Parts: sequence; C-alpha cells; structure tokens
Amino acid sequence: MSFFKIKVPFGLILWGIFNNHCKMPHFPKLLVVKIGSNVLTNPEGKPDLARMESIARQVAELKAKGIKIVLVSSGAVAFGRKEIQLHEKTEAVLKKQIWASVGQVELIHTYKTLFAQHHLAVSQILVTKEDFRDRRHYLNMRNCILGLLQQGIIPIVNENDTVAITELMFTDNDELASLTSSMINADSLVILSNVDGIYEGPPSEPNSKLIPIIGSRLEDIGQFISPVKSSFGRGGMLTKSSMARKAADLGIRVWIANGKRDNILLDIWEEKAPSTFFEPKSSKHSPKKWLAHGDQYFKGEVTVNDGARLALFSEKISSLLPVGIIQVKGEFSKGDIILILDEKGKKLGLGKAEYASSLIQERIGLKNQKPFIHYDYLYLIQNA
Ligand SMILES: Nc1ncnc2c1ncn2[C@@H]1O[C@H](COP(=O)(O)OP(=O)(O)O)[C@@H](O)[C@H]1O
Ligand SMILES: N[C@@H](CCC(=O)OP(=O)(O)O)C(=O)O
Repeated sequence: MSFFKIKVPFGLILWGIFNNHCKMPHFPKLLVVKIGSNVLTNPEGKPDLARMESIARQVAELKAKGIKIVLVSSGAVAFGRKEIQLHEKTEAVLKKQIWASVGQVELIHTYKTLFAQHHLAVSQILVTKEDFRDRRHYLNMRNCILGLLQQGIIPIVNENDTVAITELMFTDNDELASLTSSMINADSLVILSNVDGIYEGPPSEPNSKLIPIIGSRLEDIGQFISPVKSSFGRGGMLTKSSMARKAADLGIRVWIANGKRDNILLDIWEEKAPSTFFEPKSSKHSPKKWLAHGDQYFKGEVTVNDGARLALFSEKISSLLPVGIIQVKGEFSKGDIILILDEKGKKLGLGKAEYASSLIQERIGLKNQKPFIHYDYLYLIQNA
C-alpha cells in the first residue's frame, strides 16, 4: 500500500504527537469558577442576562462531562443598586448592606431560573471571614459544599455582605474563591473578569501585552499592575493576582480570563482562548491548605525560642512543643489558628492550637508535654 511507503520525518511525528498532546483538553475534576460583578453586568451597570445565560449553558456543558463545579459569584451589590434607589445621604456601609441584601435575592433567583433550563439545581452559601477562621465552621462549610456536589447541585458562594463589614470583610471575592478552592481541594480555579488576564501594563494601553503564563517561582508581577479597578470591582487586579498565586502555590491550576468572551469556560481547557495561567506548585494536604490561608485568620500568637525555630525548619518532621514556646498572646480555643513568631518577631508559620490559651499559658517552657501544634497542622512560611 502506497500510504505506508510515504516517508514522514521522525521529528515531524514527534512534533505531531507533542502538538496533539498539547491540544488535548485538560479538563478539571473539581472546578471553582469566580465570576466578577463586571462579568454579570453591562456597561450601564444593569444585569447582563445574556451573559449569565451563556455562563449557565457552559457550566451545564462542563457538568455533563462529569466535572463538579462550584461558583463564587459577586453581583449582589450591583443587582441591588439597580432595584433600589437610596438617598445619597444614606451612609455608605448601610447602602452596601441594603443593596447586597436585596440584590442577592435577585442574583440567586436569576441563576436558579437560568440553571433550571438545563435541569440543574443551585444552592446559596453566604459566608464571612469568621467562617474560615474557625476550623469547625470551616469543616461544616466544606462538608456542606461537598454534599451538595454529590447531589449534583451547583453551590453558589458569595460573601455575606450584610454581616461582613470592615474587619469581617474578605479583601474581595477573589480571596473568597481562592479560600474556597483550597477548602474543597479543587484542582482548578478560573477567575472570570472583564479583561483577558494580566497585562504587562495598563490593559487600556495598546502596547501592553497579555502575560500567558506566570511561573511557580516567585515573580514580582505587582510591578505591572496598576491600581485601576473596573466600575464594580472591589480588590482590582492586584488581589486577583496575589490570590491566584496563593491558590497555585497550594497545587491548584489557576486561570484569570475574560468572562465577557463567548464560550470562555469551554475554550480555556483547549487553550483556544487568551488567559493568564498560574503554574501550580506541588499539592499540599488539606489542613495545611487551610492554614496556608490563615495569615489574616489567626486568633493568637506564640513566640518560639531559637532551638524550636531550628527544629521546625530542620529536615526532621517536628511538631511545636510547649518547651520551645517563650510567649503566648491572645485568647483562643483548641482548634483555632495560631501565628508562630521567632524571638525577633518574624513570622515563621501558622498552626492549629491543640490547647486553649489558658492551658498553654500554664505550660510555657515545660518539658514532656503534648505538642501545642502537631506537624500535620503546621504550615511553615518558606524563606522565613
Ligand atoms: N496589569 C493589568 N492587567 C490586567 N488588568 C489590570 C492590570 N492593572 C489593572 N487592571 C484592572 O483590573 C481590573 C479587574 O479587576 P476588578 O475591577 O477587581 O474586576 P472584577 O470585578 O472582575 O473582580 C481590570 O478591569 C483592569 O482595569
Ligand atoms: N460580595 C460582593 C462582591 C464584592 C467583590 O469582590 O466584587 P468583585 O471584585 O466584582 O468580584 C457582591 O456580591 O456584590
């Protein structure tokens, strides 16, 4: 047969295999999609129903492939603002609370209607920072989301904006999405915004190029990012990129992409759409993921002596024992997140307390005591 007589250079075959492999869709198994307010609204700030319809269709298509999906959706304030006119003298925080409270109903109702067209049920999960601080709340939340996924329901998470004001607030929903991804052990996170990803300069400048991949080595991308935000955005691109980096450091594949592009959630897996991809580091087990996000969630502090510091960072697996602790600050219970400092006040890591503050106060510096932080619940800050 003449077909077999055609000589194809070996290099070309290898290129073909490699190229085909690269084009193979790398579908996720458990995916978190964060949808920014600007994706869900048009330039006048009104709900963009066609966009939401398109997102619901794409999510339904991914679900039909067996992918489990959690949505972290902003939009409550933007939806509420269009429903209720408030006097301009109304206090800013109260305004946000009223709009979020009214708008969340409309937001979820819209999702419910749109997903029902694909015979899919949705659920609402409203959370505050406090729920990530307390390990019991954290585990309850995780069990609930995993239970919903098991039932084929799409959990839709948002910040509880009526309760979460000032210090209870997440920086923005990018932080919530990153925390949620690590909490449920998602393998992928897609952050949808109104730009294709991170640019080497302000995206409005014609010379700014999109950065397609950000490597797992610490790269200072902050230098590229201007503090510009879209009309409804809260944190801007800087928190988006630092939260993306944090999730990627925990082994999660993260993309920042443009939710305004048709079919973005389907095209991203086949590299058919522009985006910024954050290369993941090797995966960490779940308690360490919870702790890795704990830098703003700790309830107390312990200062350790030099011997304990060296033991924690040595090759040998070591828990933190009371004998190495020289000072304890704050009131906390067993199970709370604790910040670990060295004698100079430098942050060494975070861990889960095995004793309440009253008990560890009594055991400071004592030998032959149960670990205060067990190694399995210890997250050390590298380069500390
Ligand atoms: N280097 C950059 N690359 C991309 N976007 C940037 C950059 N610097 C600032 N931005 C701004 O960040 C905005 C996205 O962040 P944000 O307003 O918080 O969006 P969202 O509502 O989707 O969370 C973009 O619309 C863009 O104007
Ligand atoms: N929880 C708020 C969203 C706050 C927020 O982070 O917004 P965005 O930067 O658009 O993701 C809301 O639902 O309006």
